Amino acid sequence: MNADQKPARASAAAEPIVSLKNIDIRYGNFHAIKNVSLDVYRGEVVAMVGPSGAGKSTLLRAINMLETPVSGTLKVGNFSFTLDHELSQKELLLLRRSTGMVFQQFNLFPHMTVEKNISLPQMRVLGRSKEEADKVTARLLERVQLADKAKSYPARLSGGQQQRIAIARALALDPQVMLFDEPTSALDPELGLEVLAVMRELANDGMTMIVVTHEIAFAAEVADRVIVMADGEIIEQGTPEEVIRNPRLPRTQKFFRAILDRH
Ligand SMILES: Nc1ncnc2c1ncn2[C@@H]1O[C@H](COP(=O)(O)OP(=O)(O)OP(=O)(O)O)[C@@H](O)[C@H]1O
Repeated sequence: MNADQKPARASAAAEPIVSLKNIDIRYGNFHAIKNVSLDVYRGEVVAMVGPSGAGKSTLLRAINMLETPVSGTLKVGNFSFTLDHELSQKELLLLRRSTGMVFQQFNLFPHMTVEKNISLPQMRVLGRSKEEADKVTARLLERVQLADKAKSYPARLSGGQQQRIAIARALALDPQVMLFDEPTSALDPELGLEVLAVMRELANDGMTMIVVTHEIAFAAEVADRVIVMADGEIIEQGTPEEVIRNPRLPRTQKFFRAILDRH
């Protein structure tokens, strides 16, 4: 990617837009996330990689409280929560409005047209009129190059198209940060490329993005920072150059070598 296409990365002195402090998640006796802290800055693209079961999805889902951390503090945009109490519905709504989530399985509403899938949440969550919402939807469908599918139902679309609609739906709520949980894992490689192209464009437009991915090429080309997780902890992080090309820890070296050997 052409480095000068991307807005300058926020300096370390700037306020993080997402800040996790001492996040701890347990499932019974199993310690899934161990006291993890992470700051993400406006316009930054962070790729989270690591072996299966490392806790990547769990940590990502903690950012919008789809997973409930046992303890820690969480800040997204202007909202800051100390997780020593159950969040109220109002707090959860504020948090979820600030984060756009894209899942591995696209989770579109099957009984609604593409247009309605994107417009309805805007009307329900943001209180936009149908006219306003449809205008935003039309703009976003252009952006993901699916304007001709507005009246189609999800089942008539390819997986790659459905995932691009899911991205448009998340963007429609004007999130401060986009969270992607292995967005191409359920897709054939060529359909995955369509989705990665849309994500690359979003990154170039300056969207703050946290992406759990097995697509090391995407992490290498698009991410500003690569985070390696293992056993519920961040074990190494840095630029793609540092982490992917010159990993410090033997464990990280082994992880990337295994991936490179597969290709
Ligand atoms: N609801 C749950 N109940 C019990 N254990 C869970 C639950 N959710 C996740 N885990 C466990 O927490 C660990 C981390 O899971 P997670 O899905 O975050 O890993 P991951 O790094 O995203 O893996 P993958 O790359 O395979 O998706 C795993 O051992 C998983 O089995």
